[in-house]
Amino acid sequence: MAASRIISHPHRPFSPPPSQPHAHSSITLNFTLHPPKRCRFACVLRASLKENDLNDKADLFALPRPLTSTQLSDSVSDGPRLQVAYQGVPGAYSESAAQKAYPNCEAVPCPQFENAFQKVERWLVDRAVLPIENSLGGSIHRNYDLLLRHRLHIVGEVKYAVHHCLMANHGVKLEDLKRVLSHPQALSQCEHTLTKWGLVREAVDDTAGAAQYIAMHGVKDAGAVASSAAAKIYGLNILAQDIQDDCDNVTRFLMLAREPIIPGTDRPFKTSIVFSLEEGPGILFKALAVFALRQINLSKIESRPLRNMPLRMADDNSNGSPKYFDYLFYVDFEASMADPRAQNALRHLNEFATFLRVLGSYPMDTGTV
Ligand SMILES: O=C(O)C(=O)C[C@]1(C(=O)O)C=C[C@@H](O)C=C1
Repeated sequence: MAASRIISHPHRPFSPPPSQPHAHSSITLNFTLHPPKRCRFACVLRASLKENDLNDKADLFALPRPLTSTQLSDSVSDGPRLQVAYQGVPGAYSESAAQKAYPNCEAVPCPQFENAFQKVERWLVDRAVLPIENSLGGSIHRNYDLLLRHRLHIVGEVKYAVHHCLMANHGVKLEDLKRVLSHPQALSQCEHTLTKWGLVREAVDDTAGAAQYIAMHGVKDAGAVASSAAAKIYGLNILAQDIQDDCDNVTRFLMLAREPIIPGTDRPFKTSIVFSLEEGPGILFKALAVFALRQINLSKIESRPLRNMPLRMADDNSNGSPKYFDYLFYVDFEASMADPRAQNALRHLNEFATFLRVLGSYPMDTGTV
């Protein structure tokens, strides 16, 4: 087997999984970065490590402990309220998702996704809740990239039904509108309706931020696409409700923490990983087969450019021009890291993956949306 490159926690050495499942099995929730065989991956990994050097040092003095499943939806009963960072301003869907994930939490607004990651890393808040994909608009790529760049662990997921409203200042009618402001995802989820109305789209950082802007500046020729909660908070008039292109408009959010949770087998778990592969015919097929062979269902696959080294040289390329695009593959599979099938699948994948990291093993959101 190749040197271990399964990554999840920066400080403790990777320990091979026990052959028997074990309540507190922490297989890939630890990792060591052994010198990778291929230099270019070492460079990529080192670059990403540098960004987190400061956090590494801070962590050395206070190694976090894994969370238990019962701590997951912790509204800490006696202690202080859990603080949960989200991107946007009050009234954003992410705020509602944070409240759904952690019912008694104090939701903490952040201007950008990156700030939410940083707030958790710097111990300013306990968790972050961030959108990762939407049933109409697809993946939120920025958060895939940030999951890799930062060292947080996915500790849960929550699905949230998104109902968009078109809103404007009081006295403004639909016919008066020329423009509509919102988050790009929200605009894309209402594509058909906005086209029908002939409104020019303007992208802003979050839906509720659009509503806030319209209200604060008394804008008369533009509306906002946001939640009914945002209309209420910023005193706007709802001109149309449920304007998304499909009534089933669901966004999946991830809950992130400094500590991983102890994976269980008492309920359905999901595991999220990211890996890269060598170039070659059928190599992705081979990678996905490690799950198929063990009857493990995949629920999501996403590829993203390998940012520090986006182009790969062909082996036989003598003139030095790059030939291939290089990718990272993000896969969610339906098994817990405490399940030997998952451990074996990752051990198998690790034999030929050029990089592999476990982003988290967490209970699936099987509830109603
Ligand atoms: O702008 C918001 O209200 C958000 O919470 C962000 C966001 C997203 O990034 O996808 C979340 C849910 C909706 O899909 C639209 C926007």
